[in-house]
Amino acid sequence: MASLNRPRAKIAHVYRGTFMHSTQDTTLEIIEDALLGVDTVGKIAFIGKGSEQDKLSQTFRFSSSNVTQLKQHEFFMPGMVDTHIHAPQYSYTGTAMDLPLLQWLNTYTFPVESRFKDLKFAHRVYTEVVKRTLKNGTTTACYFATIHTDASLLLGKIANDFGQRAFVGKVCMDRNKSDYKETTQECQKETCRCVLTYPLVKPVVTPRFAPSCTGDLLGQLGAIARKNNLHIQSHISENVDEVKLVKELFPESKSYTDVYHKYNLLTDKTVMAHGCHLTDEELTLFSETGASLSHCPNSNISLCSGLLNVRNVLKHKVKLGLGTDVAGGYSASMLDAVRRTLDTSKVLTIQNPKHQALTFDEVFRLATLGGSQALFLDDQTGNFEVGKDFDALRVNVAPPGGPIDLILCDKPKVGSGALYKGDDRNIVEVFVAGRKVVPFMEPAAE
Ligand SMILES: Nc1nc2[nH]cnc2c(=O)[nH]1
Ligand SMILES: [Zn+2]
Repeated sequence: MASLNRPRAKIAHVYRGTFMHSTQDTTLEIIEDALLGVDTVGKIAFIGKGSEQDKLSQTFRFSSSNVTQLKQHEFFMPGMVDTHIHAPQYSYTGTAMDLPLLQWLNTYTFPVESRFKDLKFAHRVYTEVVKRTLKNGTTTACYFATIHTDASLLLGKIANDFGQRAFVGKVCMDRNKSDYKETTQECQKETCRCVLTYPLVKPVVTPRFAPSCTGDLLGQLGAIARKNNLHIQSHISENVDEVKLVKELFPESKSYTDVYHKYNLLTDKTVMAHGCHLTDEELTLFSETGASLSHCPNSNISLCSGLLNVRNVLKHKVKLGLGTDVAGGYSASMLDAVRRTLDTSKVLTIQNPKHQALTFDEVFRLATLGGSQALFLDDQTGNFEVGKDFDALRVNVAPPGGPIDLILCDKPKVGSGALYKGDDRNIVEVFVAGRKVVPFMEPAAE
């Protein structure tokens, strides 16, 4: 049991039962009959043994009658971190899966994103995507919005009102065949206007990807991020035609990664989606700059983009989290991202038996602690270490009417069964920074 050596905030909640999480040293730690205390500012004040409840209640001054005991077949796990999701694209998820990336963007994505000038439409879609992801256990989401600043600010407000931890990126593009773009100057001015100062919701500088940005714009965005110490997100090496196009558009750069590096867009607060076709040399540059990757396996398969070799990324010591990449990916659930990550890794083993497939425990870590590391948030969230915010899912493996029939119940495997077979019916409560956000507290009407 550990506690922080600082004046203690009062204990607001204590939970007793099974806790599963990952640490730096252990891919999956299952702590049976644990006792975890959350203070009034939503931080984990202690985690100890249930058998030490009397001692802990004296040290931390809580009453035993205030302890919430988990039911049989319930456990707590850290909230999941979706490191890459397009909030506006939630509106057409699963309906446009028949084209490769560049055609898919022109045919489906840009026309739909253009509609987010309409704040009423934006409000409807953004409310649905925040609720859907929260219900499915996404306690932190790194969102792309659209080029529209007011709608992007609205997404930030909605995430804040529902209590989701989030990054929101006003998308920048000054190069496109259609009218869905801004001038370089507008991109710069509007990025500076997209200020979000909620406790849990922050802005992220968002060049869409190199093909839709001029070098001028990339340079200006790199400078804004550096000056204001902001996060950065974009896409990289998702599809071979895209990589070819970047070579044509930026002939002076050694590689796709080099384009972003040249404009100061690769930092330890950068997350780049995909990276399926990165070379080892490029991965080394990621590792040296501390930039991270978001692996979005559903999207990579759905758009026939490629298969990311996560084992090789990890071998290069590049931080990596998982993403749904809605609507390139057709599921907004991080449970789906976990399963597709495992499937993709096994496909690589089928193709090359020497490839060492990822284990369930490793992928559990990527969906939780890995995501928080990729977003430079691991001092705040990602597992149940003392001092971090309590971002957690209360999972019931077998709720009445749920999707799982418990037959052979081997306790240590219960968690993997729930993540493989479960859905939002199994996620009975969701907490962000100690506050219960699912079941929803509807925000006050305007
Ligand atoms: N999957 C995906 N890749 C992109 N590359 C540039 N924009 C996008 C997008 O919206 N989705
Ligand atoms: Zn994307």
